[in-house]
Amino acid sequence: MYSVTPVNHAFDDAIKSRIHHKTKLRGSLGKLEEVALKLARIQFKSPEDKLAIKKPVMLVFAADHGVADFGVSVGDSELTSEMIENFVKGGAAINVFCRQNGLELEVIDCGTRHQLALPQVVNQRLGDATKPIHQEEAMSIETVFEGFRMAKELVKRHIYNGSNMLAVGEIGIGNTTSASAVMAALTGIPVAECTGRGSGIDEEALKRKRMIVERALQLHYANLTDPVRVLACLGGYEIVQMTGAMLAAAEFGVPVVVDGFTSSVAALAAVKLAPGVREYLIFAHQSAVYGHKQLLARLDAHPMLHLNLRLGEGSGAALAMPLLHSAVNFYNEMAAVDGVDASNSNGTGAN
Ligand SMILES: Cc1cc2ncn([C@H]3O[C@H](COP(=O)(O)O)[C@@H](O)[C@H]3O)c2cc1C
Ligand SMILES: O=C(O)c1cccnc1
Repeated sequence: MYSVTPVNHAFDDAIKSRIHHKTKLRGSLGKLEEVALKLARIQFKSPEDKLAIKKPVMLVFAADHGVADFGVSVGDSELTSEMIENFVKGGAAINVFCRQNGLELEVIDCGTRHQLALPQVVNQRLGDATKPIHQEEAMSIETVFEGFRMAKELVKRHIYNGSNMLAVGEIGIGNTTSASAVMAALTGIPVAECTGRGSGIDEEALKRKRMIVERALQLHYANLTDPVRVLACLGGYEIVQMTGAMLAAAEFGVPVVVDGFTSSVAALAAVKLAPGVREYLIFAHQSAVYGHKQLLARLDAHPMLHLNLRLGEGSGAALAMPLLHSAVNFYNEMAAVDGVDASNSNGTGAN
């Protein structure tokens, strides 16, 4: 049902050999070498090909959450739309980093409470806000599939327009409550370990947030049997569409740069639905949000950056972009040393 284009491992030896023949110490470019290999597996039709990043796009998925009315965030739902206005005006952190690092930014309204009449925002609304997850199902199963369908159309449009790299981010007051619940349901990790301070709530609000996530898991216990049901019971419209975007990107053979905690939860859902998606995901950073470290470990992800970011919006993914360009450029442009024994190419660093 979820078709993923398998990445190509046939040139692995040739690509590794090329990396190890560069004029550098063996393994010395660390994670940049891993990224180059990963991109080559996705992009190469022949071992002589060069890597390329073309028209990278940052997709910021926005939505509101019924659970935001229950004191789980520093803000209320109006802030989601205020931030969207900020994105359109170009004044948010994500605007600055996208401008700086050559990413096109597109904002997608997946279902906000205060709909804005802004032509710059893509309308993929699945509703006004999800239902409070500790009281009822966030959305129907049909809505999850509708979200996947919409996300796929969006991804297809960008790929047909020439993009070969996507990044995902999000905005949605209350969405780390939903994301924590989805993480707990998909991993079995205790709620307290999946639930942190999100936008920066105090101790009392954190206790409340954990109780709400606990209650949501108890309420839906019998229905949390597969990732789609988990998303329907506990998810958010933006989380669903991020999951759908990653599934679609893997189907079309394009990598996705994943941002922080909430985006990584969507990545986990996508990987649970179609394990082959994992080879298309590049994890940008480990956020300061409690739970992200464990989540990344579950995904066997070793992100490039540890900057103590805790923003979301796609900020960490945008900040990782220059490193992705460096991975591509070292692979394409560095000179090769003659006479190095390629059979030793699995070595990891001289020291
Ligand atoms: C002004 C403001 C700007 C943001 N930009 C990203 N987030 C981040 O915080 C929210 C998730 O945290 P929580 O679950 O605690 O609400 C999301 O909107 C996320 O993108 C923001 C949050 C706020 C308040
Ligand atoms: O890491 C994240 O993605 C994050 C952190 C805080 C708030 N919202 C998102």
